[in-house]
Amino acid sequence: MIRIAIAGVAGRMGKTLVQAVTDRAGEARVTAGTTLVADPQAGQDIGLIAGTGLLDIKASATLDQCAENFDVLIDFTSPDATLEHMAWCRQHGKAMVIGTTGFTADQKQQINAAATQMPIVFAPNMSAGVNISLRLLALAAKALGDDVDIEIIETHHRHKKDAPSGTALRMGEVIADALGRDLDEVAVYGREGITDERDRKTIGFATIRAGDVVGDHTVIFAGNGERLEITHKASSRMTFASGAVRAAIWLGSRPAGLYSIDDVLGLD
Ligand SMILES: NC(=O)C1=CN([C@@H]2O[C@H](COP(=O)(O)OP(=O)(O)OC[C@H]3O[C@@H](n4cnc5c(N)ncnc54)[C@H](OP(=O)(O)O)[C@@H]3O)[C@@H](O)[C@H]2O)C=CC1
Ligand SMILES: O=C(O)C1=N[C@H](C(=O)O)C[C@H](O)C1
Repeated sequence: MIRIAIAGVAGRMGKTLVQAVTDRAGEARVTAGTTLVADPQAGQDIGLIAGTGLLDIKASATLDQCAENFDVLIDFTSPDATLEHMAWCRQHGKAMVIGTTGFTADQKQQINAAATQMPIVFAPNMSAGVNISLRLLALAAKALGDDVDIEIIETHHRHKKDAPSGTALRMGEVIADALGRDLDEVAVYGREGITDERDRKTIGFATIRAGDVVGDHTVIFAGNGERLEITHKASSRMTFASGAVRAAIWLGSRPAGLYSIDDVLGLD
């Protein structure tokens, strides 16, 4: 039985994660959760916060308060909070599933470094569908090569804080790698004014923030006379949460290392 703590248990993903762990009763159990001290739900029962019914576990203000109670921390909070939690988990011998997005290149490097000393699953999107779509994107990019213009469009709810989404950026990296391009050199983030004709090697990103959209990603490969579009649409946060819980159960007592959802799904 894996004992799971959920960081940011009062957040959109935090609440969904409590439900997702409950759905895997027998393999995993929520045994701790944290909120910020200032959160109106601080100190309340995490089952009541999540709407799953009483769990008899109070939300902690710090990981120190629940240090003895869990094996794996699932973290969907903010980049700064996740890095603090990671430092704590490294010191205390805990594994981590990191779903937070919006990290800088330097922060991602810090995660790589920490994973030499602790087991981490890190993915900007925990859904099986998105991770399978990454394979399709690499295949399409390799096959179509420089004959097509590539654009990535993502749509999310009005509350999302980072742009482009972590998933869109990962899609861009996978496509750039497949084409032997460096994403930092070819990415174009939005266009305005007199932009001149499209540079054929660029990879464009467009971001839409609207309403309660859970998460849509479309990649367009547009050539002369035809256009291929690969789209993934999430209709419930449960797809991300159940992927994260599956990752936490899989991570169990694995050795230190940086793992992906491909590893969890056994795709490599
Ligand atoms: N990998 C994936 O599959 C997915 C990734 N995400 C990513 O997950 C992250 C969270 O998304 P979402 O749930 O929508 O956002 P929310 O803002 O709803 O949730 C984040 C929660 O974390 C809390 N929090 C922030 N800092 C701390 C801390 N130090 N300790 C405890 N709690 C803290 C926030 O509190 P407060 O509101 O008071 O600041 C908030 O309740 C984002 O980066 C998002 O992009 C989202 C969905 C899927
Ligand atoms: O913030 C969200 O909601 C989501 N964030 C992730 C991202 O940035 O890619 C994954 C998902 O699309 C939902």
